[in-house]
Amino acid sequence: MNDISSASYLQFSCNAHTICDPELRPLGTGLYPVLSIINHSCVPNAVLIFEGRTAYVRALQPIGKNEEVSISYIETAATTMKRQEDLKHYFFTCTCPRCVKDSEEDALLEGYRCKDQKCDGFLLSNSENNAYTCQKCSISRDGEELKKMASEVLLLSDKASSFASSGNNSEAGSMYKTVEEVERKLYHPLSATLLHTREMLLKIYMQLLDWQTALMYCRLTIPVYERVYPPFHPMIGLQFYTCGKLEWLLEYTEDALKSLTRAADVLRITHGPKSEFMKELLGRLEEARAEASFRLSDGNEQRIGR
Ligand SMILES: C[S@@+](CC[C@H](N)C(=O)[O-])C[C@H]1O[C@@H](n2cnc3c(N)ncnc32)[C@H](O)[C@@H]1O
Repeated sequence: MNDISSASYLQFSCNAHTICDPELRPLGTGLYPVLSIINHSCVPNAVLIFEGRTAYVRALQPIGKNEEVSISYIETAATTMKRQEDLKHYFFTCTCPRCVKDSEEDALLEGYRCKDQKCDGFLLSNSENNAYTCQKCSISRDGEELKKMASEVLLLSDKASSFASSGNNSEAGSMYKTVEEVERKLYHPLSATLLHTREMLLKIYMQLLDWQTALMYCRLTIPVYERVYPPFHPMIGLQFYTCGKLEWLLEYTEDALKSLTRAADVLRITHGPKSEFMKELLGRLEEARAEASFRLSDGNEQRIGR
């Protein structure tokens, strides 16, 4: 590539946007000159949503008259270090409130869990890294033992990932379950690593049409989403929507009604009340409402999922 074409490529990649479907699955890349003026924040007050090729910037919260509108260029369910790494592609260092805050959130997202399974404290290492101490109850974990468990996780994850990429979902599912079991003993319940394993398990068990297992992993992801995304972020709405659809398939009508209502509350803001996607969701919500009130009036026993 010559200097002019490499400069044009860099300008394009810094200003282009990934066009996604309403469920945020990437479809392609587009250049939208007006939208290219919007800067990034890891705590954005707006989101970019597409309907076909048309892009909409939608506010996630009230935005004051002179307040800057920001969107996120990257996946924000990640530690500060990972987000800064992803933003290198855009040639700037983010100084948003989340990036300049203390390390507690990062210690949760990437950190180890307390030895006491009932404690939700996060661990910080001592200066020699040979022990990690819980900041809530002061119990320490041995650094060597934690490193051994982390290497075991890496080894198992590699195996699981090769099963998944060769299309062997059944073996991939079993292997990722083992990964998740070890990660639960190693990482904080709000850890990003554990979250990504559970997202993978959700995807695999959906493909295997095992709705019950898929629902269990879907539910486990929600507290982490609620911690890392702003309250009206599309990822939260979409995860409640997936939960609601699974609960509906499993005939957990009351639970489905609650999840679909939560999904609609968020996605009405992020996707707009009149979008085709919202119309489909509101249709499902109506169906769940009708079914729930029929069951109630009929005195039928409710089957509520655990
Ligand atoms: C799509 S453009 C955004 C608009 C650009 N600031 C302008 O004035 O045309 C992306 C570029 O803006 C800059 N940028 C975006 N968000 C930023 C932020 N939070 N802090 C500093 N620079 C940022 C970076 O140089 C990035 O490559």
